[in-house]
Amino acid sequence: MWSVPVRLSAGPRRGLSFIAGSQKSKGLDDNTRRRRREGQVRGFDEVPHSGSNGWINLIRFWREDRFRSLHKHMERTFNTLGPIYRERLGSHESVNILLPADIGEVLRSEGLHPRRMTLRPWAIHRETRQHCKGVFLKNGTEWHADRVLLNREVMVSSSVHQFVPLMEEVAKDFCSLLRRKVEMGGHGDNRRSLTLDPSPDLFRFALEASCHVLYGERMGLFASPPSLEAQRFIWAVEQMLATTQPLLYLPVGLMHRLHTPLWIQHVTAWDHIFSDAEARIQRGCQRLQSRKPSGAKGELSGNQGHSGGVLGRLMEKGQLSLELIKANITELMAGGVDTTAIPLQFALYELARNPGVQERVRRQARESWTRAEGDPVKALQGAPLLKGTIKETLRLYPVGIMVQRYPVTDIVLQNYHIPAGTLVQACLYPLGRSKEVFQDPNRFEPARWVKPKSGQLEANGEEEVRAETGPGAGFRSLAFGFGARQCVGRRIAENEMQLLLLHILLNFQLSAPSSADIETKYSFILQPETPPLITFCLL
Ligand code: HEM
Repeated sequence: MWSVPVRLSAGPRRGLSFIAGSQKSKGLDDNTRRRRREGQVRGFDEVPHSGSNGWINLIRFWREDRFRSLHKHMERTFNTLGPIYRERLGSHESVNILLPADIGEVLRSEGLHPRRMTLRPWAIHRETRQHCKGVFLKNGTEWHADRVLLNREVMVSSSVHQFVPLMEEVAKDFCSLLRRKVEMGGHGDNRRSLTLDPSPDLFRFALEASCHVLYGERMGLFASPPSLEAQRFIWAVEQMLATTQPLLYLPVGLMHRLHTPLWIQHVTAWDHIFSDAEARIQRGCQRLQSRKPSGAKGELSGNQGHSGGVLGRLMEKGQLSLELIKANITELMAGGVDTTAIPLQFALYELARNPGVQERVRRQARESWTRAEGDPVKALQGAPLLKGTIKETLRLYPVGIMVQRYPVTDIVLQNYHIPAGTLVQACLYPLGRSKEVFQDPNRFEPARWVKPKSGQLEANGEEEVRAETGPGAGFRSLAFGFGARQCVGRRIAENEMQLLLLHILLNFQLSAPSSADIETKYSFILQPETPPLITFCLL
């Protein structure tokens, strides 16, 4: 339970406090305005504050290496101050929340063109290299125009289903590679099991699957050794993510002008990512040209279906310029690799240390696979526990630990008046582990996301789990964000991860040499401190 919210210190009236003072309460409804006048709704300055001066706070965070455990810091602060608090780090001030009802309130006030905090290091790189920005970095109507076109290719189910065979091919290759590893290096009866850290192979899987779906070409990462081009790309994405986190809180414009080593590392990584994208887009153009019937303009011959990937579809339609296609595909490629590879590590580990759960998910996956007769889309649809496993993993280990918004109207959260334009952060790590929100939050239970058919639990002799599918459930599973600005790669990520789990569970029994909790660190994304070891035993 939370203790009574205590105001430690309101801090100097700077930053957002000035917004609070200057904004008119025009976004509030009449009833709330009256309650505000009557003192029933408290002012912004009264929101419990986690510390005093933003710069001192920032220095303390650096010195105590607290950014690495920002997720735990948030959890501790909610436990101390209650379900809403303000925090000031350097020049950033945010109001942090975790309750689903409050998050719903923020969603309702996000406006037509929702905004997050701009990733300044990424934006400066684009500006200095004269690359266009994609949806990640754009705002307003510009963002909306690109986003609508991207949604048609990567969010609409019928479009995404066409890409599922491409992902499945990679998932099957991953399992064949793992099978060979077990057979060659395994131990136990007839060399049937092998204990290893699967994270490098999971990164290869995520990269290979993204490349296949986005560009319609394979990278050849399961050939050993992977090409130099692929190794350079993996290095570049990791370097870009690792340098983003510190640059977000430093005066990045100055770092850019002074050519500091951190800034140089960051731009070098992005330069590699862009040059990789350029080479792949060029090859994609050539492939598409070679498929055009001679002399024909516009429409391509035959049904291109999914073979040209998302790139092929966008080029075929011709609604985005080549520069904008490049910007968006590059963002999708860079944004999608670690974000899928890392939850897969956590998911495999949780299945490995929860054999009962693993068996239930496998049983359903197997039955569905048999019924689907080789159709991967049907196989996934018939095995909701696979999706439940992903949701459950992201509940406990949300890759992005917060979803940010600047509400466009004033709102009331926990009876505090929050002026329009305030940075509000929904903190997913503490939300996922909150006893107030989830029954038995430390238990890994994919079934909590699946509504059981009546009588099904008793028939299976299973313990009842409250399904998180009732009213308001939408604001409990938020790892992909929410509303119009939610993750545009969500459907790709969900399908990629579920397909890999499906094929792993059909082929291997998982166990773990240790069942200890995984220590996590935050470095722009939440990841394990040390990648967990998993034992794969051939079935
Ligand atoms: C488990 C995997 C993933 C998670 C948990 C995740 C999470 C998120 C979150 C929380 C956001 C911000 C959403 C918001 O503000 O409401 C986001 C945005 C985004 N994600 Fe993902 N993501 C994942 C995978 C991917 C993949 C595979 C891709 C690319 C194929 C991708 C591309 C993007 C892009 C481009 C945006 C910006 C969208 C916009 O601003 O319109 N993500 N993601």
